[in-house]
Amino acid sequence: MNMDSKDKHQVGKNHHLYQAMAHATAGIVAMVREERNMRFHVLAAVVALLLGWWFRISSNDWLWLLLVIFLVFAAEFLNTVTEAVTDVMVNHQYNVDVKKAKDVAAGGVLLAACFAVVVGLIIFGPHLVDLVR
Ligand SMILES: Nc1ncnc2c1ncn2[C@@H]1O[C@H](COP(=O)(O)OP(=O)(O)OP(=O)(O)O)[C@@H](O)[C@H]1O
Repeated sequence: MNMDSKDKHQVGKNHHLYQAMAHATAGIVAMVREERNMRFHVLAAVVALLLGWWFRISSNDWLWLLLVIFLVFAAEFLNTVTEAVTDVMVNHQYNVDVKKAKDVAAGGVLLAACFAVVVGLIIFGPHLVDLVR
């Protein structure tokens, strides 16, 4: 992951809240810019949010929807961290432990995405059935 910022040579701790926020924001921007899967998750989240608005879902449903959206995002962020750290550790050479770490991280994203699909079906399924009736 290439996270250019004006502090790109910084290796120590952040000194101000502003600096910490700037680096955290750079991380989010880099995820969306550089990770194709993340862009897909964002698109899916936007579609789900628009459907929620269109079908006027309940507060309880909004909570579930927001929970699964952020769960998938968090899993994808951890997946990218795992890839970046392990790639540096083995300098892109084949390594069985790196394979396990990457496969497990990817499995976490898959599980979160499956959970999101199930929640989406429970929330939107009845609305979509009503729509086609
Ligand atoms: N250094 C490595 N050593 C062993 N196996 C590796 C290594 N790098 C990648 N792999 C294998 O290749 C798979 C895909 O690798 P990686 O996650 O880096 O690529 P990717 O397809 O770009 O992932 P994503 O789409 O999540 O960004 C891993 O799940 C793992 O099985």
